[in-house]
Amino acid sequence: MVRSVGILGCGTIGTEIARAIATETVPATLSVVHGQHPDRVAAVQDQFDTDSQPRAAESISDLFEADIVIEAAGQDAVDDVAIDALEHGCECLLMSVGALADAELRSDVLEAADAGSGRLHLPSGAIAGLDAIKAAALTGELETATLQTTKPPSGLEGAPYIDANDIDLDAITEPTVVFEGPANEAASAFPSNINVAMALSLAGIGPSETAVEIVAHPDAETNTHTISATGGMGRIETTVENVPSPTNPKTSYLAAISAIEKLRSLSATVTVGT
Ligand SMILES: NC(=O)C1=CN([C@@H]2O[C@H](COP(=O)(O)OP(=O)(O)OC[C@H]3O[C@@H](n4cnc5c(N)ncnc54)[C@H](OP(=O)(O)O)[C@@H]3O)[C@@H](O)[C@H]2O)C=CC1
Ligand SMILES: O=C([O-])CC(=O)C(=O)O
Repeated sequence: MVRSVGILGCGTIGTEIARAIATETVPATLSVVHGQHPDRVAAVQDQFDTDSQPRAAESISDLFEADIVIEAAGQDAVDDVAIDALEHGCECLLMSVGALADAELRSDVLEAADAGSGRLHLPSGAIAGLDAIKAAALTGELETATLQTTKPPSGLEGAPYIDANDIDLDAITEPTVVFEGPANEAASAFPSNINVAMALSLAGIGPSETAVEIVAHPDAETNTHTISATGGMGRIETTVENVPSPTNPKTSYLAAISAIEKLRSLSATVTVGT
């Protein structure tokens, strides 16, 4: 059955997901989109033939007519969409996983997923290795998990932690650790940069036990994420050197295609990997 999709956020990731639907990379229809700028909404609509263009939603609640609601708008939007979508029985795919660093919101969203007929999907996004992390965590084998993220200084611009600590990104001339701490602090300190830390936490040993280090590297051309984990299963280490998206260098291209693959897998009859 071809299912309908609603997208919240017509930026880099939302537009890429829409393109995957328009080009039939994913067997779904895009029925409705919601964005803040009419021109970005129109750019998403224009990827489709006139007779199959998604409707521009007037409010977030219009998205709940779709079978699957995708948030690609930012952490602030998660509270506005996730619980209501799940309570309407929609499947809900969140890109801004870091919003779940807020323990109360996390508990409410997980409760809504448990209580309703909808399911919650948190894709791997810009990191690799959550298949192994999940397997190790399930059996209680996983003991430590850390994420080291390296981005060009420009990829960290505007992060609340950078501004609050008066870190001058332009003055960085060598690789510099700008943040060290648990994933739940990292997610709100860098809301547009380190959502992946919350995905790692929720697959693994939890947000306060997952250690995060963020490095600003003046010569970096990629957004690099290294997961290191140890436990009774052995040692896991994965590194992804991500190509930044041309339209938003904070966001790695892999994040968008990870969501697209997750969307495809929702209607797949065969799945490969954990
Ligand atoms: N899990 C992962 O691996 C990753 C997750 N992310 C998360 O995904 C989010 C989206 O990434 P990306 O597409 O690159 O970001 P962009 O900034 O390119 O796009 C976000 C879009 O959402 C719009 N928007 C923001 N708030 C709302 C709202 N309340 N209602 C409707 N539209 C809204 C913005 O509009 P406007 O421009 O007008 O503000 C913008 O067009 C990021 O903010 C981040 O939280 C990002 C990268 C990796
Ligand atoms: O795209 C990336 O490299 C990771 C990212 O921005 C995030 O997790 O928010």
